[in-house]
Order: sequence, then C-alpha cells, then structure tokens
Amino acid sequence: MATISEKIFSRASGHRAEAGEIVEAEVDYAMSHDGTSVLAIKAFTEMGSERVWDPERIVVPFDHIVPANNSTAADLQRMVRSWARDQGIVHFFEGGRGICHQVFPEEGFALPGTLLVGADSHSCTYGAFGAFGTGVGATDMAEIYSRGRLWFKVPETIAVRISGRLGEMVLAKDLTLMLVGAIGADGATYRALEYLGETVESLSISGRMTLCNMGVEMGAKAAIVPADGTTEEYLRGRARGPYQPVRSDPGSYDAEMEFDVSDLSPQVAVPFRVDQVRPVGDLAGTEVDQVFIGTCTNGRLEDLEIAARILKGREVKARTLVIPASREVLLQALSSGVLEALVRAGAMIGTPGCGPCLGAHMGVIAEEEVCLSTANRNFPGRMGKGGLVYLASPATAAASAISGEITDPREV
Ligand SMILES: CC(C)[C@H](C(=O)O)[C@@H](O)C(=O)O
Ligand code: SF4
Repeated sequence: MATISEKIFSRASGHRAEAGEIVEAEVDYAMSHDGTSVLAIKAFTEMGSERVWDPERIVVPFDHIVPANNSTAADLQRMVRSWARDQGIVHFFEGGRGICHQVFPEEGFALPGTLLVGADSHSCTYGAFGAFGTGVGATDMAEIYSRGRLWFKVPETIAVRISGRLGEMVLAKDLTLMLVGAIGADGATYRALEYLGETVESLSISGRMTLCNMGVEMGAKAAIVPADGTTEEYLRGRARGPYQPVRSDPGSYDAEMEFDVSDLSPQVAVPFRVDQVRPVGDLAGTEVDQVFIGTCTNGRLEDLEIAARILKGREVKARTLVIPASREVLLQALSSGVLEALVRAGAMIGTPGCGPCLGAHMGVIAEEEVCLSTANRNFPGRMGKGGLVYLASPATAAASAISGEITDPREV
C-alpha cells in the first residue's frame, strides 16, 4: 500500500520509500528563475562545482522582475543569462515568456508521476498534473544543479475529498481559499495534500493549478491531483517525454478530510494571513485602490476570460492591472477579444511575469492602500510597505474593479 508521493519517491530513489523516511532521490526536472538562480549559482560556485548535471533538465524562466527595473536587477540577470549560456542550459526562457509555474507546464515539463523541484515555494503547482512538485532553497538547488539528486523526507499524505457543484461565479480560487481557511496556514506542514472527489475531477487544468498552487500556504510539501483524462488532454502534444501516472492505494493515507462546496460563496482572505478567510459578503463595501488580476495562482486564460466577461462594456473605478501568466495566455487573450474588453474597460496590461505580486515592481501599492489581488499571499508588505492585500478570485476582482469596493461577483 502506497500513496502517490511514496510511489514517486520509490521510483526516484530506487528503493521502496515510505512516509517518514529520508531518501536520496533523482530529480526529473529542476527549475530556478531570475530571482533564485542568482543565489543558486553563487552556492553552486562556492561548492566548487563546475558543470551542471544535465543541461537539458534545468529549466530557467525569467519572470520575477521582467523587464529589469533597475541596474542591479539588470546586472544580476545578465550574470544568470551568461551562466546559463556557459552551462549550455537548453531550456532558458527570456523575460516575457511568462511566470515559471505557468511556463514549466506549458512547455511540457510537468508530467504525471515525476519528481519536480523548483527554487520557488509555489513549485507545488505542478501537482496539478499528478507530479510531486516541491520548492527548495538556493543551496538545495545548487546541489541539484551539480548532481541532480537531493535528500527528501517522504511526506505523509492527507486525502482531501471534495464534493458538490460550485455555484455560478464561484471559482476554483474560492474553493482553494475556503480550504486554506479551514486547514490553516500550518495545517498541512510537511504533508502532501491529495485532492480527490467529483469537484476536483470536474476542475479544468487551470482550476487544478490554482488549487495546487496554494498548497504551500498550508505548509504542504506537495499538493497533488491524480492525473486523469483532463491531464492527458492538456499534455497531448506538450509532454516532453513518456510518463507513467501513479495513484494512491486505498487506505494508504495518513488522514482524510471531506468538504462539500455546494453552498460555497465567493471567498476573500483578509490581511495579513492567507488563512483569515471570509465570505465576500462580510467584506462588501471595503474600498479598493487597486485590483490586480494575474500571478501563478490566477493569471491564466480562464481567469482573464471571466474577468473580461464581467468587465466587457463597463468602466473600472479602481485602477486595474491585468498581467497574463504567460505569452501563450497573452496571445490567446489577444485573439479571443478578451484583452480588448479588458483594455476598453480601463485595465492596464503588463508584461507576462510576476508583476507586483511580491512587491518588486510594476504596480507596487502605497502605504495603507488596498489591493484586491488574485495572488496567493497577503503578508505585511507583500505588495509594498504598509499596503493591504486582500486575496480573491478573478471574478470577485473584476466585480470589485467596477465598483471600487469589494463586491460579490454574483451581484454585478
Ligand atoms: C522569490 C521567490 C523565492 C518567492 C517564492 O519562493 O515563493 C516568490 O516567488 C514568492 O512568491 O514569494
Ligand atoms: S506570481 Fe507571485 S507567487 Fe507566483 S512565483 Fe511569481 S512572485 Fe511567486
């Protein structure tokens, strides 16, 4: 009897791996971006390493500060580019291609049954494809650059079963925020979350990515949706190679939880905790200075589409920033008319990337300003010193953009 995580670590370590055990495992693909590559390269060099283990299995997308906002960022980015060139890194993605967690799956690296490690906490997003995706720090990444292997503690798994049909204008993000509120910011520390049940099965890849993306906000090492037909369909023509999906054996879980989302309303996480989650109705009327639709949580086509549906033919009152998660998303939004509807409504459009998500550039807010964001974190100072970040779905964000205050998307 074994869980998905145990099966993945068994294959990657070459022996039967059980939860609680520490194993050395071989990584299938590694990822580091413009931000964390800087530190990982420094550690790699300090370790005395000269060549990377496999230039085809290290993926480097530029996304956190693109285009560079000052000469320090430009210098560091030049250093990473030239290191990648010297090492012969094959999968280097220049700024504008998109957010690492969006580009990585789009390019077919996120495959069922694989072990994927990123130097970024939201690498748990790859669990949406039935993979074990996890984030590590720069020194661990340097070790992977060098040897392609790392020590891992095989996590116990909490099965989270979700039933019920999501209502009109109630999205995967609302389901995700509800779970973060219920499980808590440290409720899944060092566990793997496995999402099951009819509601999860009915989610699109985009919705599954939103769900898995916030796994780390509950402390989880990984958040996994078992691969199925929806996964296969997405991977057709994208997958980088053959893959072997794995499933958990019944009864292999450490704990099980159940939720019914039939009556769920749109949810909002209030500053400064991701698990301080309330129904949108409780916050209706809270004034909003800026609305931000984007990030690795909610910057995909589906997210922009729902926002455009709400904003079409209307005018935003709060300043509104839309940043597509990738060039692929931007192009689709362009050809489908989604982008035009957003621009006509008064939205600013940014270069695909992280944008102001972590307060670095392109939409940082002022002290005491309120931003309603579709991102995954609302810690103090996250989008600018003294600013307040509320987290919600793209539908709630669009509805609130029109009125300039937090608004239930079912009421516009
Ligand atoms: C910059 C990076 C290390 C960080 C992370 O790991 O999550 C960022 O992406 C974030 O969302 O805060
Ligand atoms: S969009 Fe935000 S949460 Fe996602 S990787 Fe970028 S900074 Fe981190």
